[in-house]
Amino acid sequence: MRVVVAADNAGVELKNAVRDQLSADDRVSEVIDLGATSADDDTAYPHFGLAAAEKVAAGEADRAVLVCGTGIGMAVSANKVAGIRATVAHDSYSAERSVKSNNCQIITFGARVVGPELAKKITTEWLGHTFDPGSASAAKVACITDYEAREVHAAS
Ligand SMILES: O=C[C@H](O)[C@H](O)COP(=O)(O)O
Repeated sequence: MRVVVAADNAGVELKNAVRDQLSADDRVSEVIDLGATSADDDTAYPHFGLAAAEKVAAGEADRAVLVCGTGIGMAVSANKVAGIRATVAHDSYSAERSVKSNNCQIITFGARVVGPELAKKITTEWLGHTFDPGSASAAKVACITDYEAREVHAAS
């Protein structure tokens, strides 16, 4: 699995902790760090969130973990990219259901909300969850993707 990580200056430290753990995980073939590299970088969170989501949408990565102060801005930004389903997930159950119910490719954390040990534990568990396209949840997710396909088509 190829995983993108990115953060704004509020999330860079937590992003680095998650990145280092992902790099040591045998299930992860590649970790793509889009920055920020330093808390001195004041590039706004949407730039990182959109770039990471575009990588996933383009098939250049399978999943992403994004970090900002709350996780909210990263989730809102990533969800603007066609084909992306992203959510804040500060607890184990939500992270699991984001994959199994919603087929989310991206989870986000708020560095001002969750500590590094919990974020790393959630990330490790999250890697092990997969969406079942034969599950009852699939038709529900299809409502979202069908709507999106119609909107993208109408706009072109
Ligand atoms: O959702 C946004 C993030 O929490 C960001 O790190 C901080 O944004 P703000 O400076 O606009 O509060």
